[in-house]
Amino acid sequence: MRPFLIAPSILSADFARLGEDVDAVLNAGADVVHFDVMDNHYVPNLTIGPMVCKALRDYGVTAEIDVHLMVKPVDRMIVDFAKAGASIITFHPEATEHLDRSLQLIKESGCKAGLVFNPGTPLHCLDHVMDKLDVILLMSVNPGFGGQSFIPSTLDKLKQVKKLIDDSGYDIRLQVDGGVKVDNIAEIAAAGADMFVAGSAIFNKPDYKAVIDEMRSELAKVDE
Ligand SMILES: O=C(CO)[C@@H](O)[C@H](O)COP(=O)(O)O
Ligand SMILES: [Fe+2]
Repeated sequence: MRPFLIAPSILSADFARLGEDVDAVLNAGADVVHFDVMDNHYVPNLTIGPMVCKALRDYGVTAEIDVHLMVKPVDRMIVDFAKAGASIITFHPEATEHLDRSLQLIKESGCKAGLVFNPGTPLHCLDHVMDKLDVILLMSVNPGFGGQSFIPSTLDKLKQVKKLIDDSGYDIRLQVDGGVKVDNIAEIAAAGADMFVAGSAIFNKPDYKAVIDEMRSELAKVDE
């Protein structure tokens, strides 16, 4: 079993002092920076683009940057984010006309690739692309906003995807995003997730280290 990874979503960070806030959360023990990109088209919100990713790299952030694309179409943003320093790029299957081509583009750009499934999106498009995936991300809220509540049916979906990954034999991370908190992270891990995105649960608290430590001690209770 791979080590659990905690990936704070900077959607809930202080955008006016983003570099400092990202440094603070990494110094508090976060593993990966989750970077939410919204286009007011695929989702009803508008956030940040490749220039901000590059700015974080120029500021000195060396941790993996996990770019969650909630944009349509995706291909141009894949290329731009790879150039801007992204480490992982994930996108929603509904947002591209050519799933396999978009995944190949991510790999050719030197990044890890992932697909994201909304709560109501079926999983069948995984059938033919498992060999191209480094990450499968299950949304546990509908995408577009931080601070929403975890949708409980995600737990069953996680179990289903965990089995698909185990049966495939590929080394694929199972990420969950939306409403992840100290009090539900253990249950989510027990269902199969190994990478946890949490925005409001971390950034809305004054002591990031205290929250991340509490998350890790909850995770330590889970049988891997
Ligand atoms: O992709 C998204 C929302 O679309 C997320 O990454 C959120 O930013 C998670 O926020 P919390 O639910 O943890 O506050
Ligand atoms: Fe996200």
